[in-house]
Amino acid sequence: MYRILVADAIKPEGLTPLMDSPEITLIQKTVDEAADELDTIDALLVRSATTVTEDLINAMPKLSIIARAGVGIDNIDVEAATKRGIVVVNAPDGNTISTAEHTFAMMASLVRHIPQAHSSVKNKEWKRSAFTGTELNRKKLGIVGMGRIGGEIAKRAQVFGMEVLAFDPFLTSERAKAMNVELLTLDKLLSQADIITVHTPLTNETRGLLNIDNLRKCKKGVYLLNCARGGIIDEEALYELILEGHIAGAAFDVFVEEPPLHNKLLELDSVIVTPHLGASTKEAQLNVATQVAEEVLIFLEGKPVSNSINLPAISKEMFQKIQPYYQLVKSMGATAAQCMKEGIQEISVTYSGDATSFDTSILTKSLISGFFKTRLDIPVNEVNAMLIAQERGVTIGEKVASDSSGYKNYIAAVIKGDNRQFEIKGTFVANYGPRIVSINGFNIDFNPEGNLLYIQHTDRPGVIGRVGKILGDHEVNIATMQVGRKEAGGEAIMVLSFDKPLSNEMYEKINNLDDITFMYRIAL
Ligand SMILES: NC(=O)c1ccc[n+]([C@@H]2O[C@H](COP(=O)([O-])OP(=O)(O)OC[C@H]3O[C@@H](n4cnc5c(N)ncnc54)[C@H](O)[C@@H]3O)[C@@H](O)[C@H]2O)c1
Ligand SMILES: O=C(O)[C@H](O)COP(=O)(O)O
Repeated sequence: MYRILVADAIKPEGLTPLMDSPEITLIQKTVDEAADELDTIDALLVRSATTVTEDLINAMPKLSIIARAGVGIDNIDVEAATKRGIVVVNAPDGNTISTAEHTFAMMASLVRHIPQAHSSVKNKEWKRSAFTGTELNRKKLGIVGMGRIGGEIAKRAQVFGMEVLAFDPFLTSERAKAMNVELLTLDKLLSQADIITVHTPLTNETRGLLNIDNLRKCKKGVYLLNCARGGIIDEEALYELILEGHIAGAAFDVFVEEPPLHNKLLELDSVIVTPHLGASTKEAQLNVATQVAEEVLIFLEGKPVSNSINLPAISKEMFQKIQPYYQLVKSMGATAAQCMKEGIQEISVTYSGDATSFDTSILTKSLISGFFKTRLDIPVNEVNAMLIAQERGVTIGEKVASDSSGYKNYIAAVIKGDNRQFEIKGTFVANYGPRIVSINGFNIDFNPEGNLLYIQHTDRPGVIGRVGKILGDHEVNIATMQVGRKEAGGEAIMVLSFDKPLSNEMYEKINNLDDITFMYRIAL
């Protein structure tokens, strides 16, 4: 049974898949209202109103996923979530059109003074010349941040006869050409645009991107819009330059402080504002609620999500391809960890055959999480696996090889420890399942599952029989047994599986036999 806290106003119709699940209880309360039950919460759903701090995350020990019903994740401490192995997902395109349309409505309102004229008429005035506006036609629109929303605004602006200038360090010139926009440096955009609108996320790089110095580079009489995040345009600097007459006016949907109770921009007639309404349409709210509900459901079913902020994106089709290898690599990591009781320096994974036909980084993360999960008593998964390795100074390598040793797919991991290295190789056989096919150069073939005993011994008649006799005498049932060796009379291995974990007594008895070099219990 999972308990999901819906902490902000998320459209109930979109949450139907969660409401319909008998495995899920939805709790629709703010974080404060739910203070007494935070320790029972498995998943948290928010919009921008709830700030998900490290303290809040730590107050929810069972939390495994945070879903943002919208785009911006600046209200979520993603780093703290990642450290805890909590997946963060958002709904990246559900509100794109609504926000683009809102920005466009704000731009038209700004240059035609519609809010001011509206209030004036409602006050029984009729001041036509006071509200003379400016056409959008043939004006240069500067878009800072040419992503999903920026791109939709560009299309609409072109239909209105505007020339579009763009600044986005991640936009290629080919893409800019395809969008029919002129890709410029920020300085050039600022000096040429008649109207500037920002559509970047709020990050350390974009906070104050349009500060006093940059705003002074704008043409006199420029209009500015911020329907992205409060703080990308410096509010104090804008206030000053509007008073100076350098900037003609501004339209803001978002503010550094929301609601903007102490914001001087609100005192200016030439500034028009809305209360963070970009995504507030029936359509966008249904889209984002549905998207996050589906993601949370998929995640709770143990499948990889598509729109994770702290995991590589995987489509449903890609998941079908990757799924067979998922458990294989996790158990390879866990097997290696239980056969190496020493500090490690490096884990390198090589993929070959069919296992190279997709982005393997998620598999490497899965292998590493399988490794560290058995060693640490903190939650370890694909989200924080790399971070955990990095914090422990373990180097991670990933490569592709053309030789798949005759298997259709083949994954090999080498773990370098302080004193020795451990090599494990596996494959997935259709209609059969995951198989470990080699350990430390010994060919073998076993299903990496359940309670296993790995024994390395001298290849001599009677060893297998003596192991079997001890177990038989104590009525321990051997479920499966696989043996492997490199050469007759040399070193050999056996891997046994049991229905129950092997007791310490049994382990000691077998370990004391002659000819046993070393052995490990493995729980998978
Ligand atoms: N007002 C609202 O209600 C509302 C609604 C949706 C989104 N938003 C905000 O709009 C932002 C953009 O949304 P999107 O869906 O278009 O995101 P997106 O990721 O598709 O686009 C963001 C673009 O910004 C660019 N960028 C990043 N850093 C930059 C920098 N330093 N300078 C210039 N460009 C930079 C990226 O390359 C990307 O192309 C969101 O992060 C969110 O904060 C606001
Ligand atoms: O980032 C977003 O998606 C928007 O800012 C919308 O935020 P909201 O969900 O609080 O309306």
